[in-house]
Amino acid sequence: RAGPVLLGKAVGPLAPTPRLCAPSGNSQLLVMLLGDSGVGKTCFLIQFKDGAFLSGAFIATVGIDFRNKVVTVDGMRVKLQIWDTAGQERFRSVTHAYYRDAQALLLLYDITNKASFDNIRAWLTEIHEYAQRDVVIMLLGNKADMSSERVIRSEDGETLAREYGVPFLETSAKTGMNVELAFLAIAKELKYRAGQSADEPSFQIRDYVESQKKRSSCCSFV
Ligand SMILES: Nc1nc2c(ncn2[C@@H]2O[C@H](COP(=O)(O)OP(=O)(O)OP(=O)(O)O)[C@@H](O)[C@H]2O)c(=O)[nH]1
Repeated sequence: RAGPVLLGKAVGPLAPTPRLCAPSGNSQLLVMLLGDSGVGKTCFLIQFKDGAFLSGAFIATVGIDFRNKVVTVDGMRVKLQIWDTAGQERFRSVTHAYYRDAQALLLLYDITNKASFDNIRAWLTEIHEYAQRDVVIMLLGNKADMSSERVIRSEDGETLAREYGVPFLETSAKTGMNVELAFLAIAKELKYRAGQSADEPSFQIRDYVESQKKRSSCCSFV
C-alpha cells in the first residue's frame, strides 16, 4: 500500500491545501476509475454518488480521491469504495501503487476524444502490469450525451471491448445514462465470484450489461 497522497481537484494558484489521507478499510469492494485526463471520471463518480453533474470549468484531479456508496444487489447491501484517479501522466506513479488493491476497474474514454480511445490499449497494458490478475474490468465510452461531437462509434468501443473480453457500456456522467448500471454490474459480478449468487449460478457480466443497457440513440438528453 502506498503512503498518503495528495487528493482531490487542484484549482490553480488559489488551491486550498490538499487533504492528506488514503482510502482505508477492507470490508468493502474497491473500485477504481481510470482513463485519460478529462474523460469524465470525477463527474462519473459524483453522478453516481450524488446524482449531480459537475458543470463548469474542468479541474484536473491531483493524485487520487475516493468516495463510498452502499448499493443493494439482489437484496444484499454491498459497500463500494470508489477511487477516482488523476488521468494526467505526471500522477501515474501514484495511481499505479493503488491498482493492486482494486477488485474492479472502470476504464473510461471520451466518445468525443479519439486520443482517449486510442490510449485504452496502453491503459490495459498498465492494468495487466499492476492490477490483480482477476480484477473485473469494464470499458466505458463516456459523454454519450455529446452526440453531435462524437468521433468514436459505439461499434468501435464494442469491438475493442470484445477483443479484450471485457463488458462495454456507453455512459453519460451528465445525464446519468448507464452510470448506476456500470457499478451495479461490477457489484453483481464480484458478488457472484464470491459465491453469494446461488440464485444465479451462471451469471455473466457481459450478458447482464447487454440486457440492461440504454443505448444513446434511444434517449433524449438534457
Ligand atoms: N457533456 C458531458 N461532459 C462531461 C461528461 N463527463 C465529464 N464532462 C466534462 O468533462 C470535463 C472533465 O471532467 P472530469 O470528470 O473532471 O474529468 P476527469 O477524467 O476526472 O479528469 P482528471 O481528473 O484530469 O483525470 C468537465 O468539464 C466535465 O464537465 C459527460 O458525460 N458529458
